[in-house]
Amino acid sequence: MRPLIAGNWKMNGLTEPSVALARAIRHGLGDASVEVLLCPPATQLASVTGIVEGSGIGTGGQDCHAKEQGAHTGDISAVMLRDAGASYVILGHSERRQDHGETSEMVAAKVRAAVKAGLIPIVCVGETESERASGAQEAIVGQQIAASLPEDFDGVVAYEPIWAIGTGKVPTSADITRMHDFIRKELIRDLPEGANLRILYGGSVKPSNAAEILSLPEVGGALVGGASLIAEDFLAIIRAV
Ligand SMILES: O=C[C@H](O)COP(=O)(O)O
Repeated sequence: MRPLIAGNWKMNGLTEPSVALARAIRHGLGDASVEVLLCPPATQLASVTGIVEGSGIGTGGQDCHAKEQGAHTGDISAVMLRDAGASYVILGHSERRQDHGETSEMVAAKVRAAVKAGLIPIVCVGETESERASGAQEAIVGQQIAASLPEDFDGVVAYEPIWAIGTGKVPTSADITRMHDFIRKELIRDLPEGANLRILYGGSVKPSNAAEILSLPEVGGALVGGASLIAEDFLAIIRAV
């Protein structure tokens, strides 16, 4: 499987800068040997999808509701994301788990909705700084995987240590490898043969560290936050694969 480099724009992107960023990435990409995904805010999803159409670059949502439709003011369903052109959706990001009280059970319901709508879920897991300091990282990530993913999960998992997100701190290559191995072993026993499992790393991925992180055999790509908002940086990360 090709590595996946996904840009999570988070809550950034008015119309003009979003259009400019998507165009710059499209035009700067060339023949990428990796799969590239842009996850803009929902308000920009349809227009960014239109800009990258035909380029091989995909688009994704940053969250979805577990239901298809109904009286859920302010929410967006997986079907709506699909309708706006998305092929992926990020689920269970720590910013949603922490800021919106999302539990792994809620994430699991969203994963089911996403798959039903034809989207590939990118499910985020990761430990806090104190959980790592106490050596509990595998227990925490193991619990998140067990409760967030269905037994036959065949999508993407993103390992994002919470303490590495937007901080400039990055785990050592040995720690990333150990955790990715652990996640693969947790998942593999329930996966059908030939499953499309990819495990991404996320957390302060930059042009300066991308080559080292992405050269680790266990790492199937990256979920990039801040650096995905600067076209040259995001393109440099893609080229580092
Ligand atoms: O979804 C992306 C991650 O939260 C990483 O964000 P960051 O690259 O700004 O650390």
